Amino acid sequence: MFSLTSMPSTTSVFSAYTTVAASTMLVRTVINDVQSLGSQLIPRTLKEKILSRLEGLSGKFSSQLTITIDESSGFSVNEIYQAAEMYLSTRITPSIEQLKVSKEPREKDISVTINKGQKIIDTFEGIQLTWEFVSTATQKTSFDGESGFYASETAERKSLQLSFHKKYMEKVLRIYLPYIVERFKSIKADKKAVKLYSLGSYSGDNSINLDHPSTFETMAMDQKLKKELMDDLDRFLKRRRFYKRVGKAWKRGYLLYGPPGTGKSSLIAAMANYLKFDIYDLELTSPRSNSDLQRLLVSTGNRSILVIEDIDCSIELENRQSGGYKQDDTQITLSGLLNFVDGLWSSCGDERIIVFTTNYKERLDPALLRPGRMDMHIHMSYLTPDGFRILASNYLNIKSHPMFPEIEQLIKETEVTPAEVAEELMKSEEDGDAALKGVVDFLGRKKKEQNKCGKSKVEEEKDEDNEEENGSQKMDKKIKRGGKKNKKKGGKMTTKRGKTRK
Ligand SMILES: Nc1ncnc2c1ncn2[C@@H]1O[C@H](COP(=O)(O)OP(=O)(O)OP(=O)(O)O)[C@@H](O)[C@H]1O
Ligand SMILES: [Mg+2]
Repeated sequence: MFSLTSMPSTTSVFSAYTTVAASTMLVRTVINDVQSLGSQLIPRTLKEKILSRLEGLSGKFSSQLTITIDESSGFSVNEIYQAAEMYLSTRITPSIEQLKVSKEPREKDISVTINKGQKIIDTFEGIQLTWEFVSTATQKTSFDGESGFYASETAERKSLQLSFHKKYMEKVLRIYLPYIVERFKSIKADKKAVKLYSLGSYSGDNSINLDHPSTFETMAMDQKLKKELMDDLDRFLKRRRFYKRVGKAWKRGYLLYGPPGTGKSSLIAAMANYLKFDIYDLELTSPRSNSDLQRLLVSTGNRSILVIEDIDCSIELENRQSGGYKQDDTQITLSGLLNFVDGLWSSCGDERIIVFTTNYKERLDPALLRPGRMDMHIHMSYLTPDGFRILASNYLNIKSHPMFPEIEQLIKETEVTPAEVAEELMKSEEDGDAALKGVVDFLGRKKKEQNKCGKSKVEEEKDEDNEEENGSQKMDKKIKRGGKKNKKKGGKMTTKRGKTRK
């Protein structure tokens, strides 16, 4: 035994190390030899005893510590193994001679791992760490009651061995391995394909990969609002402990409101792509009762966004004023839905987001607008000059153009949705000038139409603000389920002001 604290001279340390290294190698060789002995030559229990003594001996000689990370711990998978396996695939160097590749049907990328017997050297904060992939064949014996014989089968036991100098044990266990698990979580999140589930039927897995190209970058909306929303989402993700401490369900609710074609659905896709959360699109006309609805909601997973579009049209609202209102199971009510979501998510939900959309915020049940119910109300407005610049950059890759001032002036004076302008821009994708000319013509026509109807955009906005303030007085309206009558994109839409919009 020697101790480094006595600070021996460099040569004696070196020779002590070589002696230790040589003895360790010898013991390792013996261990390998014993391991390869078949059970016909040496009984299993004896073999295990010898091996454990030898392991202990090798530990005494060695300055190295080896941690074994098995693929599974009992019945469940060992997350550290999965994390290390994925982490090592990012640490592959040209010295590796054998690799394994695989791909799961739902994943986007191929995953690469090292093969049996291969080693990877990693350095972390000056510590050298050696990873080795080990696979041992184990013999499993089980009694077959029918035949009355013992049957034995060979199973593969996979593990990773991590070796490093003993003095770094604390650092490796407390910093390095947790760091790898964190990396794993973020790599996994990056690779994940966002899925869209339609909640309406129970038959099988009705999900598709959400290949919606919408991202926060491509969203033409108020930049300040966009930043606020992104910050809110980031904060939400970071606050697991806070939610736990105050005993609140870890969830967040957003209400998106605005005219058709202003990007409410696109914003939901952008949120899902940003967070890598799946979307559950709940069609409220499909479940026939509250218990039906509950069954659908129970089937939703964590890290997901539950979406209920056109909330004003798709649900029978509870009339809070009529005191004698009787709620039965066959009627889905907004408060029933909200209470159930609250209850379910407080007991088993983690990282849940709920999004409601509507074209008419003023028609919503006060229950939904009450502070604390929906955490953020997001107004998706008609196109603004800033929004137009984002669309021009998305569709034409043009950042500035002599026609921009004219277009921006027209946008200020006209009620036009991002969807309408996007459609114009798509007409001549190849020819930027022609596309912008098309936008100018379109906006000119639109402005004339709107002027004929009498109201300027400035007046409309004033009206909208007043309506929002007075909105609560109108909220005792009862809207019948399935009443999405006066709103259809592409078709004509009559607003409550009696104005006809395309
Ligand atoms: N703010 C926006 N930024 C970028 N693209 C937009 C925006 N709004 C609309 N678009 C474009 O218009 C299309 C239709 O928009 P979207 O379906 O998101 O509108 P919506 O507000 O959900 O309408 P509805 O109320 O009818 O459901 C989108 O696929 C997108 O291409
Ligand atoms: Mg929509």
